[in-house]
Amino acid sequence: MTKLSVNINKIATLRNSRGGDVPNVVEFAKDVQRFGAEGVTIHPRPDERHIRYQDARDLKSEVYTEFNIEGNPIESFVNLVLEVKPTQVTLVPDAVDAITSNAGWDTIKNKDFLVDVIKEFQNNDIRTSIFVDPVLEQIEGAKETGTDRIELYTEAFAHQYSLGNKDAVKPYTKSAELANSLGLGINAGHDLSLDNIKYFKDNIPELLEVSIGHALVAESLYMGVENVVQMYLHRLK
Ligand SMILES: CC(=O)[C@@H](O)[C@H](O)COP(=O)(O)O
Ligand SMILES: NCC(=O)COP(=O)(O)O
Repeated sequence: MTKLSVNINKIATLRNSRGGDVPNVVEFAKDVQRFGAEGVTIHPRPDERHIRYQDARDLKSEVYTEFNIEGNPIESFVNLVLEVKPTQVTLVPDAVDAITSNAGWDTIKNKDFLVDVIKEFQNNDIRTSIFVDPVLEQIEGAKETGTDRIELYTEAFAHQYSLGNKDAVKPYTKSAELANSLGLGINAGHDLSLDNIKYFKDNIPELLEVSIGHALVAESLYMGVENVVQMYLHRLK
């Protein structure tokens, strides 16, 4: 079964835009779980442009499904994750000033670094996932890091799918088949949406989790949060 983890970054974006606490990210996280989401994802960036480090602390006691914290493992991020101890940490190699996550790890060049940081989280009973492109040697490199899971970076698929190119899923299918053979768990995320999620899921064997935020929040502006969460869950069955 593929779990839906709702990324609530954009709720924090809206909250921060007026300097107050509306919408409240903790209440939103409680509501999406009540609507059926099987996880909550946050990505506290170094500039705290949306999710703040304090949000991670506040959410810990309220996320009773799976709590996934994503980010570049700089020292402050590592310390926050070790303090909060979420279900899962997803390591993403994005630059401090990146407008959004825009690349997977080079798991070969960064092997030694990733081995150490992954081991530190695992020694604290935090499941690890690393953000990767659907490139077979990168999947093999991910196995060498000792990570529990990979997260397939799906922006390229989503863009090509929107142009009608369904074959764009093929590298992801091949990457998933390799990951399964290596005993790596498979997550996926970035620009997944109601339009593309069922086709993607149907072509990825043993997909364990999708984390979705930007499109889900945008779709919810028109169709309502509870309705959209239910629509994703239906498409992921
Ligand atoms: C890793 C990834 O693709 C997303 O999880 C990321 O959290 C999106 O970040 P923004 O919400 O800052 O665009
Ligand atoms: N890991 C992907 C994620 O959490 C949400 O990405 P997006 O749906 O906001 O593009």
